[in-house]
Amino acid sequence: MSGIGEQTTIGPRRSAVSVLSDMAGAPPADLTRLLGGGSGEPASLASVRRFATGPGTAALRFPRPPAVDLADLVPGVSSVPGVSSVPSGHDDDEDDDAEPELFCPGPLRDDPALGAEVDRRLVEWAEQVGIYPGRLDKLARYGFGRLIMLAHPGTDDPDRLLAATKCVVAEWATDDYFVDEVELGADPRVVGSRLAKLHAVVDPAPLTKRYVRQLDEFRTTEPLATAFRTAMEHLAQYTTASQMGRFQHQMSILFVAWNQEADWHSNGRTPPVWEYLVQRHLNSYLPPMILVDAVAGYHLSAEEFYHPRVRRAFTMAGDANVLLNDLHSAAFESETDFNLPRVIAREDGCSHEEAIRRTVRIHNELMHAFVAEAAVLCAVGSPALRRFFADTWAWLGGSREWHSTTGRYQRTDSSTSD
Ligand SMILES: CC(C)=CCC/C(C)=C(\C)COP(=O)(O)OP(=O)(O)O
Repeated sequence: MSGIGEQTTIGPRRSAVSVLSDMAGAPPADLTRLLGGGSGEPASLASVRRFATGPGTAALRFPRPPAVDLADLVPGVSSVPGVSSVPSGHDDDEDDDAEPELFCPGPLRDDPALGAEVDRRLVEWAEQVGIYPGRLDKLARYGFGRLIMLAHPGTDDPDRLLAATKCVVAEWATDDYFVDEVELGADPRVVGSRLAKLHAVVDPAPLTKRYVRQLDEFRTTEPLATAFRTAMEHLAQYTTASQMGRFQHQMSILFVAWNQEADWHSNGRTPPVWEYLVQRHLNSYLPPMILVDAVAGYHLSAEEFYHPRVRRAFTMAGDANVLLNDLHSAAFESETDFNLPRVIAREDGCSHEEAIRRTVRIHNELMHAFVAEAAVLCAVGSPALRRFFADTWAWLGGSREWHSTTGRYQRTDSSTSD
């Protein structure tokens, strides 16, 4: 196992597929093992020092244990002496000759039968609400229930997993039918108005008497609206008000990102890399990841969840993991779709293979920064916060496994991901 920040140079350059499937250098799936100290002091303090070196965390220095309370951490600026709260700004071109390994764990739990049961119930629900019409076989092959089983090892209750799966599938279906897939009806010219109406379902709009009937009709006749409404009703059985509120907030952010993407399509514009990264930050894996505590059956307080340092760390994990999605799906997306390797190749004028390497490095920088920040925050936060970061890490590992096995990103004889 390579430690955080290590980059291994191995033989001839590998394809994206082999970089993604090579688990030899993967860190442990259990965050507490990764952060574990062993020198007699609290593990998290030892790990804070351990993770104070290496690419992505080079600016971290801990002259003494960070005897601080989470409440004392200044938003955006580290109050731990010598700790930068900003990623190191590692230059992509620095190690052009090094072959980067993907710094991401594997799954903490894989229970295929449980995943299959969630998928069975999911397809039943999808048929009832009317999403993926005529494509339920494909929906089953995508294995979104398996994704959620892999990503939430904290529970083996199929109903809890199903609630989260319905939400992620409502998101994916919106992405497919409203944003990405022209042959499924996506049209950038109407993305804004379609999403705005959907948003009025995700965060219910209380219209006045004269107009409420029309919104109600949309809520019950538009399959994506029905999907979100019923998914969130199910989710509400397992969330506190603040957990549901943060989910709705994250959905609003996702809707902003989808509008930005439609703007690029409408205007025939490929964004510069930094703008693409801003979009992928808004269009990250946070909507499903934000449920890790709710699905596992505990509650991270709003005070800790919304602390800017916690939000920043959690966000880096969600941003990194969606770049993993780009690495897997790039080969299955239409020529007009956007993904980080494609945007990098265009801006830097490099080969696709080099763009893959640069994408892996950006992914790794975010992951290293996440681990370094999680180590600090675990040392000063509550047990629930430590659990939340461990569950976030487990989510990343489950997601890695799903991406490399789902039918959505596997080429069969005659098909792509459609
Ligand atoms: C569907 C979902 C989990 C919403 C948040 C982020 C998101 C839209 C994705 C991860 C899907 O991204 P993308 O459109 O690149 O996915 P595909 O490659 O089309 O599966």
